[in-house]
Amino acid sequence: MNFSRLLKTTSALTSRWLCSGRFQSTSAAAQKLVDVSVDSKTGVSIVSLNRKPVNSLSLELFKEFCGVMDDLESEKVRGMILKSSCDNVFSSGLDITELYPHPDEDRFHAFWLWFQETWIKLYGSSFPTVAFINGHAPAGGCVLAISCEYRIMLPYYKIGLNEAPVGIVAPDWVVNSLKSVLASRKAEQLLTSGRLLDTQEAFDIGLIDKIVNNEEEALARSEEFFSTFDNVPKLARALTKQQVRKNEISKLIKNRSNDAKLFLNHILRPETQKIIGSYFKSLKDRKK
Ligand SMILES: CCCC/C=C\CC(=O)SCCNC(=O)CCNC(=O)[C@H](O)C(C)(C)COP(=O)(O)OP(=O)(O)OC[C@H]1O[C@@H](n2cnc3c(N)ncnc32)[C@H](O)[C@@H]1OP(=O)(O)O
Repeated sequence: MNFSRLLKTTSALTSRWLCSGRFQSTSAAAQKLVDVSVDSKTGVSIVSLNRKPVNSLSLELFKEFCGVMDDLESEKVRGMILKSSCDNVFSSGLDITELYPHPDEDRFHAFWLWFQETWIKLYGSSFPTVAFINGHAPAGGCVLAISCEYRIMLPYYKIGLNEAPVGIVAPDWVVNSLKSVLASRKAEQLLTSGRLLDTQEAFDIGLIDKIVNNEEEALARSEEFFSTFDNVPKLARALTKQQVRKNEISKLIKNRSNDAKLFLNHILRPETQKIIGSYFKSLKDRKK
């Protein structure tokens, strides 16, 4: 089966599986967690994460995001810019309350599958993607950014994969996403130390592509990136991108349930719960 068909088939199967669970109802009245608008000048879609106060990534946010990605795929958009509607934070990563204390196993399984689905759709999208990192992007926030093709960041924020200090082990598809941006040695140093980099450091090692001072500049730099594809047939571009990314995606697609089980086993270990618990407490105590 070719890769595009594998992606479509798996998405359909997974959606059926995911929709059969208990965690599918989103109230129509509930506020949107993901906003979409179109830049009238360029025709590019702007997708804004909107889960106040810090865009922590919940099951519901992942589900809504995946729906948006499906719409953008079927509309065959020119490109997408992913940004945040929250002040000073692009995304604070996985919602820690999905991991601690002792998550309900069914909900956690669904949560993790939707996280995988989000990554598959973003990393494997047919259209060009830019992350406009308009705030801090630790952990899962950084995962979203490195799943995009191009990263533009405002100054003085932090980005990185700080899972290890939080007691969390990054799965191989996250490690490999980082290794698709950085050389293996740099990726290993960042992951094992869990150090968060400021914007300038991230630029210096190639984790981000451009530093901008405001949104207007970000839109202009994004447009420069998108216009590099203006003379490339859309289908050829899409299949070429997916060709580059297919090994990682196919590997996860074949191993989704096991990946979820492994992560859950790790999260439920008493020592992991203890580390996440004291980290979460320190986050809360910071403001006291
Ligand atoms: C490796 C791949 C597999 C796993 C992938 C990812 C794992 C993860 O993503 S684990 C999550 C790791 N995230 C973090 O370590 C970031 C934690 N947050 C922060 O450092 C700061 O909140 C941040 C710098 C993002 C923003 O700082 P502030 O603007 O000062 O906001 P506050 O810290 O006051 O936060 C407001 C409010 O939100 C709560 N919060 C923050 N982050 C999370 C989170 N990830 N999950 C749940 N809740 C979070 C924070 O505690 C505050 O709550 P209150 O005190 O009750 O207001």
